[in-house]
Amino acid sequence: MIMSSDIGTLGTILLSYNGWWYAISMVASLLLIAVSYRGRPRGRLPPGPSMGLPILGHMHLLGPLPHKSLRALSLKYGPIIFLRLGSSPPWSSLRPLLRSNSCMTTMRTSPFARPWSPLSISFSATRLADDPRWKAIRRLFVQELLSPKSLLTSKHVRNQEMGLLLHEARCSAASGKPVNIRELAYSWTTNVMACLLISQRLSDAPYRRLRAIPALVRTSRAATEGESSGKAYGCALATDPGQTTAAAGRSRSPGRSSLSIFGYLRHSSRHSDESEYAPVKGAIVEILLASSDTTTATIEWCMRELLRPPQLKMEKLQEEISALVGAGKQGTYRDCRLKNTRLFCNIWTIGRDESLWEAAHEFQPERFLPGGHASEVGLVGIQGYQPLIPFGRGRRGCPGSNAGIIMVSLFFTNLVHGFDWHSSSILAASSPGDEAADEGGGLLNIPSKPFTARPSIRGQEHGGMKSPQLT
Ligand code: HEM
Repeated sequence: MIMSSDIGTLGTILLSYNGWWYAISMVASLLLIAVSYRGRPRGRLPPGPSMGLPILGHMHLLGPLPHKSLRALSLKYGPIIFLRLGSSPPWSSLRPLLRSNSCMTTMRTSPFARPWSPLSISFSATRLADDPRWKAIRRLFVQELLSPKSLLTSKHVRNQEMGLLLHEARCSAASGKPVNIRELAYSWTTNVMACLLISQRLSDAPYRRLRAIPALVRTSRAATEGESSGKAYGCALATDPGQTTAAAGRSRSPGRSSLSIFGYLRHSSRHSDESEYAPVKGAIVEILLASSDTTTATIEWCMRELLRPPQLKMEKLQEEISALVGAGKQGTYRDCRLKNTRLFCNIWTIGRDESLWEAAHEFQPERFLPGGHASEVGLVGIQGYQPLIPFGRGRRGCPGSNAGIIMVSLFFTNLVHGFDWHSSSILAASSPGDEAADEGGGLLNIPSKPFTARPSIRGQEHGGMKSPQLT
């Protein structure tokens, strides 16, 4: 039986328990608010949504397609927005200030880099902050692999891979079997880069398991959601680090100039045994990831637009390439001091800004040709304000832009010149500019569903057209 005195004691206990509970909650809330305000810059700030949630800040406003959410925010608050993403230093979405604030754009934090182990973040060009190590690695990548001279020397590797790709497309044309465009583009980019880096095709043993291309794309896209994007490549390379390095060592032949990168990385690592190779593997994985996903996404989106019925753009491109081949050619917050702030530039929105582009939402590559309304707009370089920013800008811009342009151009020149493509129903169903239905989200925003297309050799009905490999 419970006596009234017991109830009193129980009440006191509960009260004191509740009191403790309230006190703990209060302290926790104050701590959260304090953490949220940590690093908040003082002074005049660009407009933006109100304070945001503790810890999360404004993260919850980004949603599954952050580029679109940011656009909606910029329609509400103006072209420059102040946002706080997580408890790390705040970001602001700024457009034309890339050059005057280069230190802000070169900052990096790597919240999801840790699970990359055994791949070493200490040798990552993409994830290191703006420090001497980052500079040294970037310089090595550029000098040894991505400079115009190195790209010229490695031409034979691309030609060889393009030959194999054309062979694959001819086999599909002969058998009438559709080709998965993402797989085709992915095997092209990864095989070229792997041949340059480790003198191995990824479809050759012992790297055969890397052939699981769709799974790889998924895994690497998952990086943006916080998973380890290096896992898929890393586990394969980790099987035999000696072999990886030996392959890098064999690459003394012209065009396979990766030895000095990996020699440098290996010798500058203080670790021994297995972990000695971590930087080597990390660098290989990094270049494979940075080059393959981006180039594949570019090819896949372009191919998607070209194949969309009634394929008028495809016909125009084919005519243009044929003509070239026939002619024997080859193919206002400037003063605002935002310490600890990172600039985040929504290039998706800039690329669709109706005040900058005519028919901003349409796939119109001809706008960049002489006579087109955007003929003055360049693809790379930091001269003046350019509204086309596919490779980023400034010191942190893409060091592989030349390689990317070559890989994408070679793919289209050869596969569009040599083949007609019969698209699948998925493209007929979606209308031009209707990207919302297609976008997969994430950092790269690869189309949500891969699609297939059936190639047929061009002009075959007229006895077959000679389709030389274009280099
Ligand atoms: C069409 C293909 C490509 C596109 C659209 C592309 C785009 C980009 C973009 C937007 C960035 C970020 C720039 C920034 O943060 O401001 C970047 C960085 C980077 N890209 Fe590319 N890229 C492509 C191809 C390549 C290739 C082929 C390679 C290497 C072989 C490469 C290596 C890198 C590296 C290492 C970085 C990090 C640079 C740093 O943080 O210092 N990319 N790329």
